[in-house]
Amino acid sequence: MEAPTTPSADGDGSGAAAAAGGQDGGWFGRGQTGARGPQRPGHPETGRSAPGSARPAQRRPAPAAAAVPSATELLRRTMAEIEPIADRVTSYFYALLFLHHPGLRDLFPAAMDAQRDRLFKALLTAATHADDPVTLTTYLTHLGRGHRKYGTLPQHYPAVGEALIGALARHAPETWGPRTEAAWVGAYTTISQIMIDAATEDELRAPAWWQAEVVAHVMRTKDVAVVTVRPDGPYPFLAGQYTALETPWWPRVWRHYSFASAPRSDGLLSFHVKAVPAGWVSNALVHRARTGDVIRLGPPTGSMTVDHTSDSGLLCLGGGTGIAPIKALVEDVAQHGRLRSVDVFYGARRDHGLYDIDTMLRLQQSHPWLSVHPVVDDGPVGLLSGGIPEAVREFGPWHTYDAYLSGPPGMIRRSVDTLVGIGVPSHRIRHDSIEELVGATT
Ligand SMILES: NC(=O)C1=CN([C@@H]2O[C@H](COP(=O)(O)OP(=O)(O)OC[C@H]3O[C@@H](n4cnc5c(N)ncnc54)[C@H](O)[C@@H]3O)[C@@H](O)[C@H]2O)C=CC1
Repeated sequence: MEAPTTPSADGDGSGAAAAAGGQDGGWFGRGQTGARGPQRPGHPETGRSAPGSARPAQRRPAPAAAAVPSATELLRRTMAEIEPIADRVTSYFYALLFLHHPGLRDLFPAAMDAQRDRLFKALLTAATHADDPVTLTTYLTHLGRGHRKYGTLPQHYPAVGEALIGALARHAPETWGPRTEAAWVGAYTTISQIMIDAATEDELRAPAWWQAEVVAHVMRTKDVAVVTVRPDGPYPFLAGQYTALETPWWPRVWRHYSFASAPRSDGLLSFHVKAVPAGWVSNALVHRARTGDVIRLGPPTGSMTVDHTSDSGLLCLGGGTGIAPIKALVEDVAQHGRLRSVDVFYGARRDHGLYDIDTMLRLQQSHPWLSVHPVVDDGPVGLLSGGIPEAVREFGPWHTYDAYLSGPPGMIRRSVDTLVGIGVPSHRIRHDSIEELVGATT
């Protein structure tokens, strides 16, 4: 299992059931920790008051349909109840997991810090899509594959399910009851089965991880390095995707980085890494890694890729090291040789933060279809200033373009709002999961 990462990405997972799917009720083994909470007066599972309640049920004729909430509705009610105390529930979930299954502790990093809640969050994310099989399957397939690198095995899933149910039952007393528990067991059985199937299928065609030797390490600013590695085997990926990296100095701590180039004939991969305060992986990659060091790579993932059957223009916004996948996308368009207009807005807080501007301007010189617009927050004369979303507004119209957004979560959120506000249909706007980005910077 793992110490997942984020939603769109590798979260984490868990699961159990596989083995269990459909089993006859016994698949949580000893668990079911406290799953049965007492029914309360006016309990939302039934809409009826319990005997002795101050509000006798007979006074309120229950509308037949409303009295039986769907499983999805029961899941939603639990999540609404735990939302304000999510931290406490998360801590309890891991405490239960490690208390009852101490052997699983080794699958997680020594210090769980920011990663602590990823597994739990991923489970809840999956449950929120319980009534959307396509989204659920896509998300969990990715999650199941991504979990292979953590050493997750099918037999780990029941333990996670047990802890999940135990944590929810304890912290959602207002909404918990037998039907809610059954809804969660059903959801988790589905979740874990999809993840296990995806992992099993993936085993037939790809390793759980790749080792990769650092072959170049170039500092671009005092805290940004371009790290180039050679994987120990074929590593198929698409421009615009990202992967998880683990360094030898922080075992089991994985962080996401986008590929900074389209696939190359020599098989090398590059990443732009910025060392951030308290960033274990980023500081190790920037300040400690040297040529010859060997890191581990998870599988490629992400859907911020180019549809080469379309001739639509590309509007690309890259903030800070978010320029990395944008550069890969530009190279990808160039390799496919279709004439389509590409506009890149490359933003930094100050002009020296545009560490890859020379590369981008060289690409612009080679490709007449490419326009690069440098944007600096308080820009010197001659550069766009005031922020990426503001700069984008000054150009356009963009409503026929496909938009690709890469950078800090705040930039992505504001850029999405701006683009939608100026008429870009939301289905044309692509970016990696913001939740995943939030956890990616360390
Ligand atoms: N696939 C992706 O989306 C990738 C995302 N990243 C993320 O990009 C970030 C890069 O960090 P830094 O270089 O330190 O970026 P930064 O904090 O220096 O900001 C870079 C640019 O984004 C803009 N920006 C930042 N916050 C904003 C907000 N709230 N609203 C509007 N614009 C905003 C800044 O004005 C600047 O132009 C990291 O969070 C990293 O995880 C990096 C690589 C790939």
